[in-house]
Amino acid sequence: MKSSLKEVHVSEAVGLVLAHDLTQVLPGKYKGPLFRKGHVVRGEDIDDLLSIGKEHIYVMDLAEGELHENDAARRIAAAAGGENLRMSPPKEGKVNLIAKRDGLLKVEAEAVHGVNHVDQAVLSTLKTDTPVTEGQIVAAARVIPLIYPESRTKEVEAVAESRNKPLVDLIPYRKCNAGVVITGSEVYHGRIRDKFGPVVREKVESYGSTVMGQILASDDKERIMNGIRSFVDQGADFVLVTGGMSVDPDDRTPGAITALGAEVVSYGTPMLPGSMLMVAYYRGVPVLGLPGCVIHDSYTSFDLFLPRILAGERITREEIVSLGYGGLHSC
Ligand SMILES: Nc1nc2c(c(=O)[nH]1)N[C@H]1C(S)=C(S)[C@@H](COP(=O)(O)OP(=O)(O)OC[C@H]3O[C@@H](n4cnc5c(N)ncnc54)[C@H](O)[C@@H]3O)O[C@H]1N2
Ligand code: MOO
Repeated sequence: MKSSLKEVHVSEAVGLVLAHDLTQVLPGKYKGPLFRKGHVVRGEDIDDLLSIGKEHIYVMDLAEGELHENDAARRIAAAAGGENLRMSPPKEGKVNLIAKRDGLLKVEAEAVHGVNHVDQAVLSTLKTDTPVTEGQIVAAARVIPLIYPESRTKEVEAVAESRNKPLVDLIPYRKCNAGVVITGSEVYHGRIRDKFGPVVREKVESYGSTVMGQILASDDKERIMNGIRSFVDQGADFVLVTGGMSVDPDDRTPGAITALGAEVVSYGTPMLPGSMLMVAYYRGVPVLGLPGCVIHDSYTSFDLFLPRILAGERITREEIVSLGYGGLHSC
């Protein structure tokens, strides 16, 4: 059998079955299906069909080896998505992949390019390492024509199968305990009130983790070292050390982290704000030196690294180096 796609004038369409969703756009108010695939056209629908510019509808018979756009989109989404994502029902030929829980999104960019190389297949995703929340749409699949050759859907599936991991998935966050060392003699001696602690606590807790304790340290290398050491001894999953990250003689944080013998991945991150941030590992535990900008800038390099650490990923020098390209957010 050969597929047939017959055009029928709406005035003769009463009783016929719609072959695909028909979209209405009311600027600023609504964009979505006015009628869904499978709807049986009634006499009273004709004016509505004409009002969205449909003088004809399709009546469709699929041949062997052909897929309706909805089924092709479902197959692409199923091939791409991992176990922590679910599929939406098709709407206007599009199937979304939706986060089942909060986590760090992982996207195999090269494989996504591979899917989009298949003629008229579309897989559109958020960028890898985006923190996502339960219910968030992280990717969408569709095909361009209404009838799509199954052979091309199989090409997409072959791209996905050639990888040993899903093209799109998320890593759920661990429940971590964070130690916080607030540096700065002005805070330690009570000259000003601590503003750093509440900011980092809110960020840590927003991912479902806990601040196990917060201590104040004057601008003294030994005190800062003791603070970090004691949190690691108590089993902290990571330690945040705030302030004292720049070039003044009283900025002791990088020196303290280094003097502990921590492995310093980088002092300096080519992203603004957050360029003075330090990433280190002390006895395998991540230690971040957070610059003053984290107090007042809502998005800094800290917001990039925190979800990575909570997902259990190790931050490498190569990644940090690559953050400069596109890393100018504000300064
Ligand atoms: N000459 C240079 N100046 C600065 C540089 C530089 O490279 N050369 N870098 C700038 C960047 S970027 C940043 S970010 C800040 C980083 O500063 P620090 O991490 O050293 O921050 P502090 O000097 O400790 O404090 C800055 C400011 O914030 C107040 N502060 C610090 N901690 C607290 C706290 N817990 N609660 C309330 N307020 C706090 C502190 O009193 C200072 O007023 O350096 C730029 N400058
Ligand atoms: O560490 Mo700073 O943020 O670049 O202002």
